[in-house]
Amino acid sequence: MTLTRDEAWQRLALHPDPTLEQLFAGDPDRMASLSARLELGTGEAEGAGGILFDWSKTHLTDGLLGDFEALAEAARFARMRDRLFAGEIVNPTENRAAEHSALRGVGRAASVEEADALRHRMRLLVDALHEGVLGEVRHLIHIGIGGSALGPALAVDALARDLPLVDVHVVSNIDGVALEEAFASCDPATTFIAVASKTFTTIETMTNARSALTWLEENGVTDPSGRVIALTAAPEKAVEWGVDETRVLPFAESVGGRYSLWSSIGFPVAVAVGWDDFQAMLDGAAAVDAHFRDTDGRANLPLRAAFADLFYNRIKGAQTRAVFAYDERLRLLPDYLQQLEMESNGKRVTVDGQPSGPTAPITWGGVGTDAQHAVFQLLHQGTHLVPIDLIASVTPGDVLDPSHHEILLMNCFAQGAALMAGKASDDPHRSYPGNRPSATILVDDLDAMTFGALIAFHEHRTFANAVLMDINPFDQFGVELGKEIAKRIAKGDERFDASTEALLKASGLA
Ligand SMILES: O=P(O)(O)OC[C@H]1O[C@H](O)[C@H](O)[C@@H](O)[C@@H]1O
Repeated sequence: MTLTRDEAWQRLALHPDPTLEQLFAGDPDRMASLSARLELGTGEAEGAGGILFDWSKTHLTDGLLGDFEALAEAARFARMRDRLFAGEIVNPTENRAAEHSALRGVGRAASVEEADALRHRMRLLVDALHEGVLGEVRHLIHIGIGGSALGPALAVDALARDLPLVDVHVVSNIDGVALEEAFASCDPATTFIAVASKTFTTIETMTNARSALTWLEENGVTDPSGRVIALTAAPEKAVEWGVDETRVLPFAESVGGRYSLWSSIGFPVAVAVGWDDFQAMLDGAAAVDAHFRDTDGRANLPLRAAFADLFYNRIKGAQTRAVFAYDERLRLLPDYLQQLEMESNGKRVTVDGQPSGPTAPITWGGVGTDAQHAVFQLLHQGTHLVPIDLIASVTPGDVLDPSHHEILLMNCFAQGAALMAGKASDDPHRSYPGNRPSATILVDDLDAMTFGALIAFHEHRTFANAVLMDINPFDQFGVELGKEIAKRIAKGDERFDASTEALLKASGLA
């Protein structure tokens, strides 16, 4: 008999509360049963490597997994997932599909075909730029914000460290300091500007784009708009703004901003790493799409990750989750995941508009080992429950003495072990309670393909969390009110609260 959602949650709350040490002591096979490898190489890509996920140092048990599977059934997870991949309306508040997987070749046939055609167009422009058809291009300033910046910034930082084909700068902040920093490292004579905005109306992006054109003009470029490439789901707006149609790279409206790295928003990534690696990134994501679409229950790894997330978030009341990348190349990953997870699932109502239980925890994190010397004190001895993910690559990203990478990895694993085991002491200041959960994600080798897989894993994990919590992960109305008030302030014909008025006055704005 299928349980209702409420019954499934109630059952989950009734489980006993063993410590991690007790769980390991009671089950010698725990590592084998709670970990899994995701192989990315099939067919032509055989040997492409994979990713090991280890949830054995979380409190998940066979029984909990079974009850979470019952919750997934009660939440009609399989049906929602089918609807996602079929390009049906999964974002009812905006009456839209969410077709990011079609950009990777997995999804509704017509959408995949359209994405293929747009990708071909993008490729022609990327190749033209690399071949010098557009003149000498040494620098690309990519201007965008939110989903139009975080993915490109992360991917370029992760994948284009050794001699990028073109030097890419991602600028998001309206604070002119950000743009000036990019200007300082670019030669205007050989700089192109990518204006990335799904809507092509975002004030920060449009203001930065105008200033970039002014900078080109003031520095002797005779046709600054001839240097602009637009990446957008509103191509007509880009043309209206002055971008030549041949340099507008559109993407579908059904691709959400925070899921748009795979569309033309990924243009700077392809420009920096070359087309083959960009395609490999899509292929890695497509392998995860296929896994997520075709695998049921706990064997579905993004779904299993969501089980662990929800266990801590909903059953144990954790208010945050932290991600530590033991890999300098992934230092921007926490920023990226903050938008993906909090903008998707930081909602207070269910799909039907009813009050929900706790939704997305606060995502935070940092890079290992740096974070160990800064925030791990709280993880080991603080009072908050913080489930953490540790992410590392077996193969080093550097070519220095192997001791660098060995120390990096040993520290990563030592932290997971220490958080779990703790250490007793008569001195309360020196005692570690232990029993603190961590999951480890170990990539064979961080390359374009595994990187794409890692990001797609998190996208689907976020979706799975949303389905199990019964919320719509694809809208973001919460970001609108502040924008609206900023506009009303700019208009200048309205009074606000006393505090805001005083601040405006103190800054000379009123
Ligand atoms: O790509 P754009 O239309 O310029 O939007 C940029 C960003 O701004 C919005 O405020 C949303 O919060 C983000 O989801 C979006 O990615």
